[in-house]
Amino acid sequence: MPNLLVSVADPAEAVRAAAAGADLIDAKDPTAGALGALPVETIRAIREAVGRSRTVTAVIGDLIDSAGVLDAAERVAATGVDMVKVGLFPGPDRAGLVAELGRRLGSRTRLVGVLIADRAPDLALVPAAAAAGFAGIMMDTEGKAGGLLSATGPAERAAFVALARRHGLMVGLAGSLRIADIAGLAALGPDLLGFRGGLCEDFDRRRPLVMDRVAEAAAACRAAGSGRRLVGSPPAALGLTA
Ligand SMILES: O=C[C@H](O)COP(=O)(O)O
Repeated sequence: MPNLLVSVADPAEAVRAAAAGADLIDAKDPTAGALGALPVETIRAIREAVGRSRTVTAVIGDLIDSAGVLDAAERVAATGVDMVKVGLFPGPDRAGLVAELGRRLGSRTRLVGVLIADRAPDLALVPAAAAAGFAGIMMDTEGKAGGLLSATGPAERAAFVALARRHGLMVGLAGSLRIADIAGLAALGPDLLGFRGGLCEDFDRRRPLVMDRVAEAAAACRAAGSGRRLVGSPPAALGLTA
């Protein structure tokens, strides 16, 4: 069963998405890019509003410069979210960046690397993330018109999930997913599926979430079989403690 990750823009949306069945609440500014960062005060408010019943994640922004990535990851980790999602956009020495993120932050938070499916993702970063102590790895897209299903083929998605599994990483898929995609993607065995646009008014990720759609997505994930639940802060299924 994939866990349902829903990106939210503010504390009110976070509380409603959790009530509608989201397993992970992902703090993100959907108007500021694929992995747009919210102000740290808003991330903290989301963390507090949701409480300990849900896993809370947050993104750090669509950043490339390694120093900027490290600074932003530090700031977001300090908010007390359960996981910090770091976009691994193409740039110089990504393996070095992953190793440095692990060194600086690995003992303070659970890092999740996000490979950008429509920007020639480097799969060598999957073992690098595992070696650096990351908790997980995801694929998402920068472009939101076609999303993951047009940026990747079925074999590529299956190989990514299998590679992450082999390296002991929690693994997630995202990128303009729709509820109808859940059953097919769940068959690959990811730990989580991430949504924003597919659950929003007019399928526009900048507009508010439609809570009936969040509930429908949660039900589709539950119907898709059994697997480890990542609900709770910290997510006990990862074998990590607070
Ligand atoms: O991490 C999940 C993302 O927020 C997915 O956003 P999207 O469904 O609009 O591509």
